[in-house]
Amino acid sequence: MTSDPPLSDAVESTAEDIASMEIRGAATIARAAADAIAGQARETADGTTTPDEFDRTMRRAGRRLYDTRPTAVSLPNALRYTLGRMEGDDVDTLRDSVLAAATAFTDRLDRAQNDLGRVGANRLRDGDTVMTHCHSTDALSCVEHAVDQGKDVSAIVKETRPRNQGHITATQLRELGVDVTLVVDSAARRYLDDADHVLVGADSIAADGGVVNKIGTSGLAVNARERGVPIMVAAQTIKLHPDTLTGHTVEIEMRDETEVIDEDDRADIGDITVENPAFDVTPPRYVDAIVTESGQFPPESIVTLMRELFGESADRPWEEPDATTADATGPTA
Ligand SMILES: O=C(COP(=O)(O)O)[C@H](O)[C@H](O)COP(=O)(O)O
Repeated sequence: MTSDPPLSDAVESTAEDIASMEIRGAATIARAAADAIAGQARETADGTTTPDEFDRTMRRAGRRLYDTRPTAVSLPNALRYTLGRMEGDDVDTLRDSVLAAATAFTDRLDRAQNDLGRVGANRLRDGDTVMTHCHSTDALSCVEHAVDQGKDVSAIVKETRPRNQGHITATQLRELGVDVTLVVDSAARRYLDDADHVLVGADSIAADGGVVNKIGTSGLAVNARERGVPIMVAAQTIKLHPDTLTGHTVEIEMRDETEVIDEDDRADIGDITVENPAFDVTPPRYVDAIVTESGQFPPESIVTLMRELFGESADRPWEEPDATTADATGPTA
């Protein structure tokens, strides 16, 4: 039996960069995955490949990307869009269908982020202060549109340990001319009195309206509710998790403990357990609005949009055609 040919550099390097978080954030991961699938399609259609081999290689590329990080559903949704539109009887037609789908997908990403930004900006008033957590391009789009509308917006930016994505948010908000106050995560409750909105993104949204986002989002939302500060989630519809329509839960990624404590410090402390969950689930009752490119929704009604977009179940085109339905279950917060 001959072994499978290596996957393209585009797929291998993208998969490594997603796993190591060189490429991170749900929308950015989705775009990189679609580009990598296009790169694989170009490389595989080299004139010697049969249609069956092309199909098999593309699915293998999808699996390689799928296996990198489990929580952001934008990644499998990017694979659904690009591989799900692969069609044709010859290799050139198959390749062209994948390339067209990858281009359409990335165009949709740009449009969706722009459209949801306009919706989110309508919730922000002149003089408002937002509190952010992690780094979300969807959330930043809302601020950018508000600034473009001439509104003066300030931000309290949570650092977001252990990876400090708050530093990226602070940099990009400064580029927009927004006044930024950076705070450590544990100071959030103290500064909520100065905030008019909590504004976060999402990695996945479940059918019940639960929002899966960077670890610490749920605690922030509970504190914000107690303080009466509305919680707005900016999330384009590729963040809707279709497997949750059929009762599956969203797997929460556990990352390496060295992100939390270096090996020397850990050795000094002695025998301890270190846990490093990357995401948590904010129950829908703590979310005031989910802002998408199709308008804003109370979390409880997001399921209607999810059914419209995905039907009752979602394909898994990165799997072998005869594979039985794999599960998307795993530990949930
Ligand atoms: O939780 C994170 C990123 O986590 P990580 O840094 O672990 O990838 C972001 O809030 C969402 O992915 C949304 O981002 P966007 O709006 O850009 O899709």
